Amino acid sequence: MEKDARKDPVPLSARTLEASLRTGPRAARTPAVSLRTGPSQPSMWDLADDATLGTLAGRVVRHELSHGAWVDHLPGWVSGSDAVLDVLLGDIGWREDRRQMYEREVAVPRLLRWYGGSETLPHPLLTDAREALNRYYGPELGERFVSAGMCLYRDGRDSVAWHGDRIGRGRSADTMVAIVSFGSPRPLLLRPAGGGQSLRFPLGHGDLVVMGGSCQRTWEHSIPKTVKPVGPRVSVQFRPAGVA
Ligand SMILES: O=C(O)CCC(=O)C(=O)O
Ligand SMILES: [Fe+2]
Repeated sequence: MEKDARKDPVPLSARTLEASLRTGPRAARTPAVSLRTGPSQPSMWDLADDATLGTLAGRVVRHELSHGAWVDHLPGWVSGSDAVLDVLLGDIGWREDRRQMYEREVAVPRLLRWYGGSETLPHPLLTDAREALNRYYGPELGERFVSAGMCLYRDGRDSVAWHGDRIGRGRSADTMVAIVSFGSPRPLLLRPAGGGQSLRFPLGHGDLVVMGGSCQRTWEHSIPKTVKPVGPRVSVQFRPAGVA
């Protein structure tokens, strides 16, 4: 998977990020998005920030897959997601990873930002989301979600290839990866490891999906590229310590 071949990530300034979202070769298919480039100023937008979480109990639907893998899905878990997306599309330290592909070093087609457990998340709703996930899944998971890995898919050309999250304990033990999606809808595809018929979970603005059981070992997931004119999407992935 892409993560195995990571080079040192290249930090992006707000100006570069804005340019990569609004101008350059991607512009033809990328709707303009507004980016906060300076320090946060209180604004009407902030006053209107009423992002809230719905309840999980009784609303999350579990899909049992083969080999002890499962996927939980709750569309519309977050309401008022625009305020969260606005922050996530700002200058939060997005980086471009590079990886070796045969003779060439190429940019990984999405931007990344990793928050360890001790770093404050960029929007309080995300801290609340991790807490709510810990309350709901704690008894089954037996540990806490700690890190928040974030991916920014700038447009339909950004993607992630088939992989399992198998760096660390996901390689050998059951675990969970909880994803909250913001921005343009993109489908998360899942297929049995090594190939097979794929399942499709549409991930829209404010939706929750949780991959659990043996999912990272016995199944693979991907976000395919699309030629449809889609805007940016940010995926926030909560994982326990030692899972990546
Ligand atoms: O974009 C997503 O929701 C999935 C990202 C993913 O699978 C990963 O970063 O490991
Ligand atoms: Fe993944």
